[in-house]
Order: sequence, then C-alpha cells, then structure tokens
Amino acid sequence: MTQHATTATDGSDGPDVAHHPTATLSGYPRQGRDRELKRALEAHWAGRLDAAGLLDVVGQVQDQRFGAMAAAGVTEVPAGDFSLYDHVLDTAVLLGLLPARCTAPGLDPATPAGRLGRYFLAARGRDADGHETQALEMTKWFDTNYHHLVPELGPTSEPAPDAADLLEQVRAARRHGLEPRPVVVGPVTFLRCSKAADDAPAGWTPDALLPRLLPVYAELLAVLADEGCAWVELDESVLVTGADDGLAALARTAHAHLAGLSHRPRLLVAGHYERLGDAATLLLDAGVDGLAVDLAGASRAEVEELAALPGLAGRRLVAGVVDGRGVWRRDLSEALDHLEVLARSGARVDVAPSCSLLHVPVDVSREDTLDPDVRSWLAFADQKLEEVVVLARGLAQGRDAVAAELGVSDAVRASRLASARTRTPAVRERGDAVTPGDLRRPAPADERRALQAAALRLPPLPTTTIGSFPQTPEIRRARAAHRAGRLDDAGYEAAMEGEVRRVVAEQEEAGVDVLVHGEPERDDMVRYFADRLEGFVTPVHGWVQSYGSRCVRPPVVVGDVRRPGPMTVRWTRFAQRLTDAPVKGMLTGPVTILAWSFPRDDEPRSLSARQVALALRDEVADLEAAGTRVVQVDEPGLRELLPLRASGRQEYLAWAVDAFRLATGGAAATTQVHTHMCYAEFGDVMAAIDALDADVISLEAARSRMEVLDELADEGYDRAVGPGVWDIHSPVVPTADEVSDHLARALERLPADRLWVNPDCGLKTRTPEEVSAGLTALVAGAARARQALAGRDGGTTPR
Ligand code: MET
Ligand SMILES: [Zn+2]
Repeated sequence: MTQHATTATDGSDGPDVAHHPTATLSGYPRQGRDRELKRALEAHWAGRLDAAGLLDVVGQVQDQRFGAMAAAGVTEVPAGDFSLYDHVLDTAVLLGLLPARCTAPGLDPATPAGRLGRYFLAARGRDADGHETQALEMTKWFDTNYHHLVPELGPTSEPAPDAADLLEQVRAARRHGLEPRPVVVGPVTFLRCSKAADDAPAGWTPDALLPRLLPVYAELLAVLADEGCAWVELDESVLVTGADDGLAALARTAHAHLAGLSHRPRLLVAGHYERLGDAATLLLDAGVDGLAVDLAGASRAEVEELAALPGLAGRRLVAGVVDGRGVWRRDLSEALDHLEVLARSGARVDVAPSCSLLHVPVDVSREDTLDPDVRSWLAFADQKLEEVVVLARGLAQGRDAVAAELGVSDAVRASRLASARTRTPAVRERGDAVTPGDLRRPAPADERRALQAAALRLPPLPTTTIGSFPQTPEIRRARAAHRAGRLDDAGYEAAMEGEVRRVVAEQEEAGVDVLVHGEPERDDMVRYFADRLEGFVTPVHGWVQSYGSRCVRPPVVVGDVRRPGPMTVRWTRFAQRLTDAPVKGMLTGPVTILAWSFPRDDEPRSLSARQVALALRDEVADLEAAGTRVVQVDEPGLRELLPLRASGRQEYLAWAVDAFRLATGGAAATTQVHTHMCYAEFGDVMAAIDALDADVISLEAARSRMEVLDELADEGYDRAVGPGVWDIHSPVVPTADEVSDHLARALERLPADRLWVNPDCGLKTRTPEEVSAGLTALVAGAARARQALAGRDGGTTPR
C-alpha cells in the first residue's frame, strides 16, 4: 500500500486538519475540440487507421483534455470518464463482463488490437478486421441525450477485474501533473443499466449478480489504493430515480460492503441528473466517505435541507452547483451563497459541475459567429471549469477574493434579463391568451374520421412513409456547397426540387397512397426548425456526443420563440403540385424540438413548448392554405423528457400533451393529423399518446412484433395506427410476405379501417436501393392483406 491510500474509517482527516475547498469534476467531453476522436474512430472502423494510430489520437485528445483542466486550475481530475465509445461498456470491460460472443473470436486482450477488437465488437457488432456479431443494445443514459450500451448478464456471468484501461487513464492524468480520481459506474447503477441475457432463465434479473460483483469491486478498489489513488468516485446516478424498495436494499448492501473494506481509496458516491433525496441518508448510513450531488437549479431551501442532513459533517460533499448539462453561465453570487450554506454544515465542501461535462460542447469562446451578447451568456465545458474554480476560491478565501468575477457574473445576468432577445411582449401576450378551446380540434375524432375518409378517399390499409428519404451524397454535396457559398440559393433550391421530384415519382411508381416530399432540405429534423425560428441559436462548434462516435449539435433556446414566416410550406406545396395523391406536410413537434435542444434556464420548458407550439400552429394553418390535407407532427422525443422521478411525471405529460394539441388543434376537421414516435418503450406514456388526439399515429413496432398495439388498446386508444412493418434500423429489407404477416398480426388486434401500413421510421439512413425494394414490398404486402380482407368480407357479407 502506498502512502496515499487510506484505510478510511470515519471519512475525515480529523478536525484538526482544515479543509481547503477545491474545484473538481466528474467528466469532461471526450471527442476532442474538433472531434478528433470521432474521426479517428471512424477511420479505424473503416480500416484506414490501425490500432496504434487510433491510440496516438487518444493520447492527443487526452493531452487536450487534461491540458484544459489544468489550464482552468483544476487539480483533482476524473480518470475513467474518457471512453472510446461508452463508459457503461467500459465498466463491463473493467468487470470482465463482456458477452462471450465478443470475446470468443480469438481476439487477444493482451494486445491493443485484440482489446479494441472485442470492445468494438460489443459496441458495434463488428471490429476493424471484419469479425461480426450482434452488438449490445443501446439505450438512453438517464434523461440525457447520451446513449449507453446495455451489458448482458446472466446467472452464469463470472465477473473478474480488468483494470488496465482505467489505470492507463490514471497514469495519463499523473503525467499531466494532476491528481486522478478514478470515476467508475457503481455496482447498483451498473446492474440497473444492464439486462438479463437472452439465455438467462425467465424472471432472472441482473440484481441477482450483486453478491458476485462486490468482490470484484473490492479487488478493483484495492488495485486503485495500491496505485496511490486517494479517492474513487462511484457513479450511482440510478439512486436519484428514487424508484423501488429493491433499489434501496441493493444500494444499502452494496455500499455498506464497500465502505467496510479496509484496503481501499476513500469512497465518493455520486448521484447526477436529479437530487439524491433519501438515498443521501442511505449512503451516509452505509458509511461512504463523501457524496457528489447534483444541485443544478436548486433553490436555497433545497440547499438548506441538504445542509441539515444528519451525518454530513466531516464527510466530503462535492457540490454540483454549476449545471453540468445546460449551457448557461452560472449566477456565481447565488452559487457562492449556496456553497456557504453547505459549508456551515461542517461538511468538507468542494465545488463541481452537477454531472459530467460530457453533455455540453467544449468551448464557447470559439463561437465567433454568435451575437456577442448571447455568447457572453453561455458557458460550455471550459467555461464551467473556470466557474467552479472561481467558486472554490470564493469559498476558500471569501467573496472579496473573487469580487471581480462576481461582478462580471452579475453583469451577464443583468444583460440577459434586460435583453429584448429573451422576452418578446407580443409572444407573451399570445401565450397568455391561449384558451382550453385552442387545444381542441373543431370536431370529435369519429366525426373527423368520416370527414377525412370522404375528403381523402384512401383505400383500406393505406400505405405511407414516415417522411425522410435517403440523404444521398448529391444532397449532402449540394448542402455543403450552399453553406460554403459555392452554390447560390437558386442552385440549391433547384437541387432539392430535383430530389423531391425523384422521391415523388418513386412513391407514385411504387403505388404509395399518402406521399411525402422526402425532407431532403433537412439535415436534422430539429435544427431545421430551430434555424427558422426566432429565439433559437445553433453554436457552430456546439457538438456533443450522442453515442459512440456520433455527435449532435443541439440548438439553444435563448429567448421567446416566434415564427417569422413559413418554414416548410414551399417544399410541401412543390411536391403536391407534382401529384394528385395527398402529400403529407411534415413538422417536428414542439416537445421533440425542445427535447433535442438546450433549454433556457430562466423560464420553464413548458413556456418554450407553448411558444413553439404556437409557431407550429401557424405553420399548420399555412400548410392547409396551400392545399395540404394531411399533416404529420413528429414527437419521437415525447418519452425522453419524462422526469426521472415519478412525482414530476404528471405535470410534464400535461404540458407536453397541451403543446402538441396547441400545435395541431387549429387544423380543420377535414385535415388529417398524423403523429409519429419511435426509439422508446412507450408503456409509460401511452395515456399521453392517446391524449394527443391525433387522427393517425405511426409507431416503431417491427422489432416488438406489434406488441405496441396491445398497449394502445389497453389505453382505450380508438383512432388509426400505423405500426411499423419495416425495421429501418436494419439493412435487411422485408419481403412482401413479411409485411403481410405483420399486417395479419396487426389485424388480430385492430379493425381494418384503423390500420395504416408504413415503416418504423424515416428512411434517411437507408440506401436508395433498400428504399426502392422496401417500398415495393410495403405496397405489395398491403395489397396482399387487402385481398385477404376482401376474401374474408366476401365470405361473411353477401354482396
Ligand atoms: C426520429 S423520427 C423521424 C421522423 C422524420 N419525419 C423522418 O422521417 O426522418
Ligand atoms: Zn422515427
């Protein structure tokens, strides 16, 4: 055991050692300032960069990351937060819990290439050498827009420690003269982020693996102690969900066990994305040495409540007073206020962002195309580090020591409050004037159905698609040339029109009933609208990791939202003029626009949702005026903003449903309103889906084999549904038989006059060849099912 390691018993150095507050963090963005890691990963996967080349880039990105932390003045830094793909997958490696199918093909974990090979097999289903297997499933990381891989566990899983990658990060931090604090997903969160492997017995849950997992964590803690780590951070964010009693019992067992070990670093247990609530007491009682808590958006009362927690005195409290996943500058005076309250509890308070900075872009100072006022209000990862450093100094040395920084922070706050960009009186007045009547369509659903049937004259089991067609290289090239000024507006529009023409002709030829224009003009279904609405900005370098090497650039809601003019009408009208079949107007819904943007922090999201909804309501009216008879308002993000704690859910669903209904409620009874959802398990939000009162809903269903229809029926949903019959996440195109099989299964659950035929989601990720084959199968499968129906009716209903 080295001299750093401790055998902590009471979690303090004793009352005689004065605590000096410092700044720290749980995680920093991983992709590099210019997404160097993304590029290197993709080159590696494509066979253009070998393992050594990839690890070189990792070294450079680590230099950047640790360099930025050091430059900000942070000395105790996370190690283990960096990841080549995902930190939950890293934890599975650390615990020796990769599925056998990823370790089997003779990949030698003692060589870098072998280690990378099995890692990417698990992450993506293929490595750089062409081995293939089924990748791990992916799902949302809490209520963030980051997605983690889902480890597969079973009663025969045999965890074993493998700390090589973690130790490499620890040593890299040391090489930069920094004090590493390993950050590892804790045992309870790891189990709850995993699923039972397919071959596990029915009813077996990963919780059952805890007894076998704890000795492995114990070994890892001993290794880290031997490595000289004074502290280790266990991320137990699952505890903020306040879920079931089983969770509390699991956490008590796990942390009492780990705290009771004699050879280990001190234990800091973190709960991010929400308050820890009762779990804080549970952890303190279990004997952990410190807590890292998320205090983003906390009121002074909440902070006082935390400070009053029995057992806090003498322990370490890493106070997440700077919002780690929002993009706004912190009001430093208020944060310091909160820190002072916490310090009076006798806890050894340090200052940090509320969660890993993985969820925010790197550096706002690069955003030289942003309005300087707006830029001065924003803080990305590097600015957040500066903030926590200032706050730690203020807490250690008193307010006078940071008077200048507090002054700047006050000025920023005042500028934002006073700015015309944040409040638009006309928008406020319109929002205030919304009445319950505005949320209701002009006629009830059954009347609308009859009117729409008469107006649209569609065959039974109508076919349609979800909106996007492949974003071909030609489309991307035209967009890039336009952006770079090499192609003028007219040239760009002509290119997009050509694409719309092609897509409409393809659908007509295939025999699709309700057409789309294909969305070639949108590279992103949210940013397209954000770019056309006042109140949003999109930082040029604002990339954040969504999963693996995939990054997104979310817009920021800066102020009140207003639509200066039509956003989509031109394209829908153009497409409609090419055909007699109805063309759907395609809009992204208010909830999804907000779910995939950085929200403002000076107003509740519900206010922005209402403003976006009013803008979309006007767009719907303009589409109708241009002759559109079918409008689709996509809400794939509806499930995503669902609060982690059950207590907040009802309020959320109420405003979310209202926003959708406000966006669509003005549509004429004859206008058919569709909505679309995908990605998620919808079980928790079925009632809300029903309450949207859309005429038709298309849902991802191909993989779940139509189970979603049962859930809808249980909710009493009685309008039309298009359960996806084509899994567009797979390159495998269904046959007409498979489509008609899906439809037969759907018809067991749904009357024929309520069933639509469509893919699971948009076609933008598929190739043109797959799309053309898929459309043909879709239409042929629908025709077959129609024939079967006609036969059935012929048998029972004499004509
Ligand atoms: C993630 S849902 C996507 C819906 C959109 N209309 C599309 O087809 O791409
Ligand atoms: Zn979708």
